[in-house]
Amino acid sequence: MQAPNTSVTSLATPAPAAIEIISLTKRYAQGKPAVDSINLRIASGSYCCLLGPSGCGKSTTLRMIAGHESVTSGDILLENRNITDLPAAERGTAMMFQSFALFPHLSALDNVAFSLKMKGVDKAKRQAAAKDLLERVAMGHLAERKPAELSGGQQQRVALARALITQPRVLLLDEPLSALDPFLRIQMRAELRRWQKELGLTFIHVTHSQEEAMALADTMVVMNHGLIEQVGPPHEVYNRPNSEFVARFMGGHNVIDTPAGKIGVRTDHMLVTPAAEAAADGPHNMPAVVTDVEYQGTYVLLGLQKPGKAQTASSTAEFSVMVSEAQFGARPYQVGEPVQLSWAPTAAHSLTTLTKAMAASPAAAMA
Ligand SMILES: Nc1ncnc2c1ncn2[C@@H]1O[C@H](COP(=O)(O)OP(=O)(O)OP(=O)(O)O)[C@@H](O)[C@H]1O
Repeated sequence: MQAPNTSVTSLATPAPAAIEIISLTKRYAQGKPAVDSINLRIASGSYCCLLGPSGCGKSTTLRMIAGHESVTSGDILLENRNITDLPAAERGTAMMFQSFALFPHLSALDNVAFSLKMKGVDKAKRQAAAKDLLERVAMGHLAERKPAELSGGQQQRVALARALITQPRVLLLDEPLSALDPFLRIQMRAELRRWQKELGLTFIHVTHSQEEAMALADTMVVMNHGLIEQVGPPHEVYNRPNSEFVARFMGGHNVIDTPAGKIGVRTDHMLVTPAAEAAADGPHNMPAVVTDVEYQGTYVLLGLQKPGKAQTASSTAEFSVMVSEAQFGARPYQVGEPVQLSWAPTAAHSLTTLTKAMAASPAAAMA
C-alpha cells in the first residue's frame, strides 16, 4: 500500500485534512498561554513535524490532539469529526513515546496486544492481531522476546506495532528518537519514514531537531512562544524563512539589517571578497572582518563581524559564510583580514517579526 505523498494543503484545492486545528489555545496558568490560538490543517497521509525550541508549545499541542491534555478553547477535528472533548481511546489517534515506553516484563507480543487486553478482547483474537502486526513490521520471528532482548531498532518496531493495534488514523510521536544514540537515530528516522509511507497513515512527530524535521517531514510546522511561525515543506521553510526567528532557528542563514529592513541570506549564497578587490559600497554588500576560520571537510566556514567591533574569546561571529574547500585553497582568508561580503539581490528575502494577528490568520496556517 503506497501513501499519497500529499504535503501542505493550498487554499485553492484543499486536500482532505487528517487533523484540523481551529483557534486552539491552552492556558495552564495566568499569563501567556502555552498554545495561543493556533490554526493548522495537516493533510491526510502526510508526515508532519512540529518543531521549535524548548517550551514553544509543541508537546502541549500534540497532547491536546491525543486527548492527554484538556483544551482551554478551540477545536480539533479528525477527518472532519470534532474530537475536542472525546476521551483519548475514542479519537482515532495513537501515541508513540520517547524511548518507546515498552513494558519490560512483557514479551513483544504481549506489549503489542496490551491495549486490546484492556478493551476486553479475548486472548486468541488479540494475540492473532498482535502477531499479524508484528509480521507487518518484520518482527514476527521475535514475538516472544522481552524488550531487553531486542535492539533499539527492534524495540522501535514493537512500539510502532503497539501503537497501530488500535487502528489509528493518525499516529502521534513525541520525540520518539531523542533517547537513541546519534547513529541509531539516523537509521531509525529513515525507518519511521518508510513505515509512514508504507502504512499510508498521517504521522505527527514532535521534535526540537531541525535536521530530524527536515529529513522526515512533508510539512514542517515551526512554533515559537505558543504561536505557529511558519508552515511548509522543508525546502520552502529552509529557503524562504518568513521571519527572523525561523531564519535563525533553522540555521544556515545570515540575518542582515538593511535600510529597507531585515533580510535573510543563506550562508552558502554569500560571497566574500578581499577588501582590496571590493566593489563600491552598495545595497547588496557590506564591509566585514574575518573572526573565525573553521575547516569542515568539504567546505570552510568563515565567521565574520562588522569592522570596529571588539572581539573577545567568548564573542560569537555575527555572520557566517561557507566557502568551498577548493575556493578557500585558491584564496585562503586569515583571522583579522578585512573583506567585503556581498549577495545577489535574488538570494535575499525580507524577514518579518511575527505578530499574533499574523499567526492567527488561516493563510499562515496553510503556508
Ligand atoms: N502541566 C503543565 N503545567 C504548567 N505548565 C506547563 C505544563 N506543561 C507545559 N507547561 C508549560 O507550557 C509551555 C509549553 O510547554 P510544552 O511542553 O508544550 O513545550 P515544548 O515545546 O514541547 O518543550 P520541550 O521541547 O521542552 O518539551 C512551557 O512554558 C511549559 O513550561
